[in-house]
Amino acid sequence: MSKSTTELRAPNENWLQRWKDNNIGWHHVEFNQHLLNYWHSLYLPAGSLVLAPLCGKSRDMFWLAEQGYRIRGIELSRLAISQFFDEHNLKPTVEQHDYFEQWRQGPFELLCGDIFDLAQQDNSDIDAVYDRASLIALNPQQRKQFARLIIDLLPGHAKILLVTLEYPQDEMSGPPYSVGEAEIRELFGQNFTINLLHHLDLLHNTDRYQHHGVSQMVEKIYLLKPAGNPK
Ligand SMILES: C[S@@+](CC[C@H](N)C(=O)[O-])C[C@H]1O[C@@H](n2cnc3c(N)ncnc32)[C@H](O)[C@@H]1O
Repeated sequence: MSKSTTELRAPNENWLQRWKDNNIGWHHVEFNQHLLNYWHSLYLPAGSLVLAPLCGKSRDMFWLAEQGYRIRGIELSRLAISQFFDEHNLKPTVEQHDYFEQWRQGPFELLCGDIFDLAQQDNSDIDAVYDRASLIALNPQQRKQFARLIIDLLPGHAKILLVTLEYPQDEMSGPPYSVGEAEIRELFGQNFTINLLHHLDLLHNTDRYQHHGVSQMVEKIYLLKPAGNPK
């Protein structure tokens, strides 16, 4: 493995350890309110396939399935995936493929492995991406690689609903990282039109970041629509 690859993959161990320690403060039992409020702006027909990168055991996948969508989730931690199926009383089949272990049941296909190996398989069937706490979970170098991967693998019609956080990065170390609008435009702007749908001041409207010592914490929800430019 080259040095740069080693550096890129080092954070994986930390995530796996967080799952072992059940240190998963990002996981919410409630469905994400922004998903409920804004998913309709994608105008995605039921039956479409939604990619949930870095999916954890997000309950939002269950909500999407309830709306009639099929889900392809990618997650490093086998523990997270098995907990997702257990907690919804689902009995998946598990098959080992080249790069991923594939857990399937009904509308759910959860791939256990590294998102950066996703380029190794065909993903031309994806219709949309739901990114909550995925881009912002990655360090700056990984974010560039992640954006390139998503741009390359999505078919021309696919849209993205993206939930980010913005805060003064010097006041807290990530993850979650602060990812501002300028960076979103830099990462995706050539291939997508970027619409800010909503922003929410989390410090004054929730008690989630009161004790992190940050002076600002804003959640932003974007809709990314294909711009039709060549990749
Ligand atoms: C902050 S959590 C967010 C999970 C989920 N999106 C949610 O909203 O609950 C990030 C997740 O990404 C997973 N992860 C981190 N790096 C990954 C990678 N390179 N490939 C696949 N999964 C990864 C972690 O194990 C963790 O479950």
